[in-house]
Amino acid sequence: MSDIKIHPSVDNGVPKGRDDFGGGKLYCHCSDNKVEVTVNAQCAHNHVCGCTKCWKPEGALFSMVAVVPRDSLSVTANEDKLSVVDSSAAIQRHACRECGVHMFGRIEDTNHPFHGLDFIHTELSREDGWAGPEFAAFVSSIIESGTPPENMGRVRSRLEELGLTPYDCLSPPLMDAIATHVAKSKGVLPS
Ligand SMILES: N[C@@H](CCC(=O)N[C@@H](CS)C(=O)NCC(=O)O)C(=O)O
Ligand SMILES: [Zn+2]
Ligand SMILES: [Zn+2]
Repeated sequence: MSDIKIHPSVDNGVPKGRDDFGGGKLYCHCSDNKVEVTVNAQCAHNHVCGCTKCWKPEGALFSMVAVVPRDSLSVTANEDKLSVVDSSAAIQRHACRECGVHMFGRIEDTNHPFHGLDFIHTELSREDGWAGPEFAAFVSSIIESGTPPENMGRVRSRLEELGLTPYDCLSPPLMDAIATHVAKSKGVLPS
């Protein structure tokens, strides 16, 4: 087993998820009065993210983050414990003030390419069946959290070994989707 800890949900093998899975509940890490979020949909575009903004469990180099339709997600318990981590960020990350776990991320800017999608961490659910991560995003950004640059070769090799192709932004299909949205909003492509 590799000594590089990418994320506890992938270090022993990347989960595949189930096609018939329709969502579940997410819980924060508090021992009582947990924040509960209910999601009535399977997730999409699950991936590991190395950026400094996404919530990572203790000891992990990467976050694991996926999207669900915004209208499939609701806070069903202890919503009063949530607050937005950085209100100037495109993704408003709603975190539990007591345990620090990010329960969901929401984009309020209606012109943003990913408006309508909420970001979730499926490891906060007791259910299995969530679609597993497909790639690794913002890999170089782990240096910004203190990973020595000389370790990056080994990190990228481990990601390849797990089948999580490393990219330094998002995956090419998602980067293409963002660029298409920009081109359509500028009128250089038909909408
Ligand atoms: N290198 C930066 C990258 C941050 C970044 O751009 N994160 C991506 C992936 S989550 C993003 O879309 N951020 C938007 C946001 O945080 O609102 C960092 O690590 O802080
Ligand atoms: Zn909590
Ligand atoms: Zn991120």
